[in-house]
Amino acid sequence: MKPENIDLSPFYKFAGEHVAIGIHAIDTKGKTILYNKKMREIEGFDFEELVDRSLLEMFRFDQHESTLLQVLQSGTPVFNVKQTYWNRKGQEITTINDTYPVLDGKNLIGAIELSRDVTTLEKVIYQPLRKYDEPITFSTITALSKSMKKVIATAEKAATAKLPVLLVGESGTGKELIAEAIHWAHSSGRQMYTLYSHGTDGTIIEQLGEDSKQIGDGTIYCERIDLLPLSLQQQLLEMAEEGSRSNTYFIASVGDDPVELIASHKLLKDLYYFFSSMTIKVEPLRSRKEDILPFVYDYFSRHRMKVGSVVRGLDEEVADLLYTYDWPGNLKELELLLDETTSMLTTQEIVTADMLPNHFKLKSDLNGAHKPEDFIVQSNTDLLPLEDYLFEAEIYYLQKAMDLHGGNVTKAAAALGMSRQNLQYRLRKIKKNEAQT
Ligand SMILES: Nc1ncnc2c1ncn2[C@@H]1O[C@H](COP(=O)(O)OP(=O)(O)OP(=O)(O)O)[C@@H](O)[C@H]1O
Repeated sequence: MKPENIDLSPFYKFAGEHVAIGIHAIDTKGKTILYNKKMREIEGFDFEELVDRSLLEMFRFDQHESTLLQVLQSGTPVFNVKQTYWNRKGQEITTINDTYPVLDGKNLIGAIELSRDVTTLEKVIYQPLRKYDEPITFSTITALSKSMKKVIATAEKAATAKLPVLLVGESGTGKELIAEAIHWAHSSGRQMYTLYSHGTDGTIIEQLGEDSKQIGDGTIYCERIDLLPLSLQQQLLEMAEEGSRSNTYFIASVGDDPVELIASHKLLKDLYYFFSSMTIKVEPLRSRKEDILPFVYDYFSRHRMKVGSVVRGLDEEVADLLYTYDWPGNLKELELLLDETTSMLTTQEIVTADMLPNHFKLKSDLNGAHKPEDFIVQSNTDLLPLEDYLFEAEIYYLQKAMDLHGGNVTKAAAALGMSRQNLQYRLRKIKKNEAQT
């Protein structure tokens, strides 16, 4: 049979499902007609969840916000749009997207988005640009609270005994930093390799297994093993058992209570047993607020040394604000806030409230969050135009939903019965509005 007589559609279908690029296509009404396996992995949605609803329905907002819809309207492709967001499973994802209009002859029949998942790459690239220039030791870690002192004491014991460690804690609580300190304490000079679970496939684990003879008594830190599919967890377990025979030291982390993770089939029991000779729970920052201000002062001292700035403190209002805020993103969120704030400083020594970024003022209580009584219509007050009233109510309600779900957009969106993209859009609109007022 000549090649032109072969029906190629099964081949395209197969390629679409197996290619390492996320594909999302919509028809002219905005309905999803293609949502391949990689895209499902990236965004955490199922095809069925999208197929019945048009994007116009899902994103009931300014259509420019969705590049697919934007391209559908303009008929012009958009290239290299980089996005970082938390997907439906609560994983931080970075993608680079190209979006094209699709034509049948001269007729526009839809639009297609191709997403490259660069999450792991980003982490690997930024790894050498760490905030700490010197090796991480236990003294690098801010630990003024009782719970963090206990964490450090247990971690020191684990390093001495060279027992595998399982670090348990929310994202941004400092698990990787603790893993590095443990590694440094027992094998100074040797390499620590980090296995990032997101986007990891069997070949990376296989490669690590093959390299483990070279790694020798170095360390492999397996970050967020609960995000690995169970089949890869099994492969990791075999690799770890083999590696520990060559004296390789293993540390792992999980984002939630391991017993619950096992019960919900997200963590392999045997893998847990391998790592759990020492289980160290790192509390969220909101439960150890004594660490907030010392971390800020450590950060300022590093900032002065690194970039020669003169920043040395916070005024009372800012100190109170940082102390009362809940820090759903933990020290990572605090560190990002400090990065953003200090990047705007010139000769200022003390950080005052007006120097804080608007988005932080909005989510903390600085602008006076609305209370339920603000929404009661009283005869002695002027009525707001309906649109303003609804917008105020939306701000209040969305912020409460975000607070209730510890700042997790995916969970808050699910509770509000809207898509993650819709909620993210609305939160951005609130921030934009805040910046303009
Ligand atoms: N106790 C601490 N002292 C000093 N710096 C900290 C501390 N905890 C966290 N950090 C800083 O906060 C950032 C986030 O920490 P880290 O990456 O170790 O968190 P994590 O718990 O591993 O997060 P994830 O689960 O998302 O990987 C890092 O840049 C780290 O430098």
